[in-house]
Amino acid sequence: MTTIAPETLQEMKESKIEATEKKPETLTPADSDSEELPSTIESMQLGVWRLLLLREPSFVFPGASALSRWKEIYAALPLLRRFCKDVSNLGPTLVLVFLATQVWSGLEYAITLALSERILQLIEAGVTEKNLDSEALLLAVCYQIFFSVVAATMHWFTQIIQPKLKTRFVYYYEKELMRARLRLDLTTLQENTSQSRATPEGAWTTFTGLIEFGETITSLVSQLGFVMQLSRANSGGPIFILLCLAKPFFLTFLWKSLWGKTYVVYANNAAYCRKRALKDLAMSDEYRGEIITGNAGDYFLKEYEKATNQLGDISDEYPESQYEIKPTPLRNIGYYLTGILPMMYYAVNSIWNVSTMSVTSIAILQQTSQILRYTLSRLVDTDNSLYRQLNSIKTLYDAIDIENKTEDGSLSYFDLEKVNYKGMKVEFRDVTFTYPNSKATAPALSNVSFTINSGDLVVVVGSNGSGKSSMVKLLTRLYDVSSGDILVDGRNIKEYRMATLREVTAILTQDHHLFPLSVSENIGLGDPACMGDNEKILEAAKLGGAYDFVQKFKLGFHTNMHPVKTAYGSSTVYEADKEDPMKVEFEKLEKWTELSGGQYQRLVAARTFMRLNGGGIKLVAVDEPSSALDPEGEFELFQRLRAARIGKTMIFVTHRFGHLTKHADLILCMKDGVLAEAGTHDELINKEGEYHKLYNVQANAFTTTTTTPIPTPEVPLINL
Ligand SMILES: Nc1ncnc2c1ncn2[C@@H]1O[C@H](COP(=O)(O)OP(=O)(O)OP(=O)(O)O)[C@@H](O)[C@H]1O
Repeated sequence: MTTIAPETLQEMKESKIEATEKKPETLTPADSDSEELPSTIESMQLGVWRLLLLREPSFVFPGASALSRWKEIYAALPLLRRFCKDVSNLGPTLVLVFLATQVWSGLEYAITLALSERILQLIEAGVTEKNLDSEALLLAVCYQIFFSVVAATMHWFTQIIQPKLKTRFVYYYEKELMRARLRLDLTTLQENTSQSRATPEGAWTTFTGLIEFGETITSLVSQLGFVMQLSRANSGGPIFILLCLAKPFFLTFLWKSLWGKTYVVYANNAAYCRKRALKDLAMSDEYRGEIITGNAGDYFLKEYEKATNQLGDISDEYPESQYEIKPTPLRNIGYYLTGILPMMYYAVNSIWNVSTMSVTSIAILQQTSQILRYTLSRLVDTDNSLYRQLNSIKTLYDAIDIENKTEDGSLSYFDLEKVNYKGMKVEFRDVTFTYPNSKATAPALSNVSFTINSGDLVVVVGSNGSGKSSMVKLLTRLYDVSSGDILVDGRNIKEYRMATLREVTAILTQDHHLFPLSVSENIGLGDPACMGDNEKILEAAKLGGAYDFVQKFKLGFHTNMHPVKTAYGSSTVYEADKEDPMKVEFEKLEKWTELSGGQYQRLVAARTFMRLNGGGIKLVAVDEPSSALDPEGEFELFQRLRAARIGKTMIFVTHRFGHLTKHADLILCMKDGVLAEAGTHDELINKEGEYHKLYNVQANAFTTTTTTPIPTPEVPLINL
C-alpha cells in the first residue's frame, strides 16, 4: 500500500482552496466580438450569427475585377499555358472535340433564335400579306430540323466525352499530387497549405470554370450579334440592348448576396450555442453511457428548454438567406420592374411606330432579352470566378512542384570508406531543436550532446515531453536540428542521401500506423523488395507476436483490416430495421476488422521484424512501441528485438525500462529537453539523481508492501 506524505496533502489542500477561490475563466462569444477588426473587414449581426465580410468596392463593371487584377492574371499566364498543355496531352482529339462541343453550346441559343425568327417572319408575312413563301418556309423548317439533330448529337457527344476526359484529368492530377505528397518531408508538409488545398476534383472544377468562361463569352457575342442584326431591321436596337442589361446590372450591383464573396460566419449567441450543444449531446451516441449512469437526461432537457426560451424569436436561419432580406420591398419591386423594361419599351414604341414593328420581332426580341440577361448574369459570375480559377491553377502547380525544405545530401551511406560492421555510430553535438511552427516557449531539445558507439544498446528514459521521441525523429531526419550537429559514423547526417540512410535504419514507434491494405502487405512493407516472400512475412508475423491472432481471421493474412469505404445506399436502407435483408447486406460490406491496441502494435512490430530480417540494418530505434502490450508480450518483443542485435546499434525509448537497462551499454536520461544524465545503470544508480528517482518509482510499484493506512485527508470536502 502507498502512503500520502503530509507535504503532498498540504499541497492538495492549497490547490483545492485556490481552485475554489479562482474565478472561472470563460471565453464568452462577446469576448471575441469585441476584438477590433481590420478595416478591410466589416461585420454584421444576422439573427444568431455574426458575419465577417471582406469589404469590396460598391460598384464594379463586369470585367472590371479581371482588369483590376491584370497583373496577377498576367503573371498566371505561363501557368495557364502549362495547364492547357497538360490537359491537351491527356488526349488531343478528346480535348478538341470537347472544346468544339462547348463552342457549339455557346452558339446554340443565337442559332435557335435566328432560325425561329426566320420561320416566324415567313409565317407572319404569309398571314399579313396573304402570300406565303412556302419554298422558303420549307427550307427554313429543314434547317431547323437539321440544326436540332446536330444540337442533340452535340449534347450526346458532351455526355460521352466529358466523363472520359474527366476520368483522365482527375487520374492525371491525382497521380501528380500523390507523387508530390509522397516525396514530401514533414517540415514542408506542416508549413505548406497549398498541399491540402489542391485536389484533382478542384482542378477539374477550375478547368470547367475556364471552359464555361469561354462558352459564356461566345454566347454573349453571338447573342449580341443577333440582337443587333434583328433590331437594325426594327427600331431602337442599342436602347433595347441597354434595357436588356438593366436586370443583370440590377442583380449584380443592387441585389446584395453572399454568393462569390469572402466571408466567415459564426454563432455568437450564447443561448443558441448552448441549445445546439445540448441537442448534439442528446442525439449523439457518444455520451449515452454518461447520460444513463449519471441520470442526466432530465437536466439536459430542462436546460434545452431554458436556452430555447432565452433565444425567443432570434432567427437561426442560414445567414446566407438572412443577408438577402431587406426591411422594405423596394428592392424586390426594382428587380421585377427591370425585368419587364424591354417589353415596356416595345409596347411604348409600337404606339408611335406601329408600321415598323413586326410582332414576330417583338416576340423574338422579348425571348432574346431573357436569354441575354441570363448570359450577362453568368458573365458577371464567371468574371468574378475567373481570377479564382487562375489562382487555383497556381495552387495546383504549387502543390505539384513543391520543393522539400529538408535538403538531401549527396553521400551514399554505402560509399563510406569504412563500412561499420558493428552498427551505426551516432553522435549528438550540442543539438538544439524546436519543431517548425511550434507554439512552445522552450525547444524540444536543448544543447544535447552524447555519443553512441557502434553496436551499443542504448536506453533513453525520461518523463513525458522530455524530448525522447524528438531525438529519434532527428535521427531519421524527419526533422533537422535547429542548431548543433548530428554525426553518423563520423560524418554529418546532412551529408548523406536520406534514402540510403533510411535503408540501413529500422524504426518502430508509437506513431506507426497500419495501412488500409492486406495484413501480409502491412507486414511485407517492412521490406518492399521481399513483398512476395510469404515465408519471410510469416516469420516476421511470428516474431512480432501477430501470427496466432491473424490466423484466426476468416481471410487470414489476406484480410484487409481497414478497407476503403465505398458502399452507400438509399435513405430507405439507412432508415431500415437491423433485420432488414438489404440492411444486413449493407452492414456486411467493407466491414472493418476491429483490433485491440495490443494486436495493432504486434502487427506494426511484425513490419519492423520484416525490415530487420531483410539485412543491412545498422540502426534500430524503438520508441515506446509496447504501451498497449501485456507485460509478457512486451517482454517477448524486447527479447526478440535484442536477439537481432548483432551488427546493429539499438536505441530503446521506453518508460518501462526495468528489464532493459541491465543490458544497456548507455542510458540517456532526459528531463525537459535536456540530457540530465548519461551512463550505465550502475553509474546512474550510484549518482542518485534523476534516473535513480525514475528507477525507484518503477521498482517501488512492485515492491512496496507497507500496510500503513492512508491518513484521512485534512482537506475538508467541499459541498458543491
Ligand atoms: N510535432 C510536434 N510539433 C510541435 N511540438 C512537438 C511535436 N512533437 C512533440 N512536440 C513537443 O516537443 C516536446 C518533446 O516531445 P517528445 O515527443 O520528444 O517527448 P517524449 O519525451 O518522447 O514524450 P513522451 O514520453 O510523452 O512520448 C514536448 O514539449 C512536445 O510538446
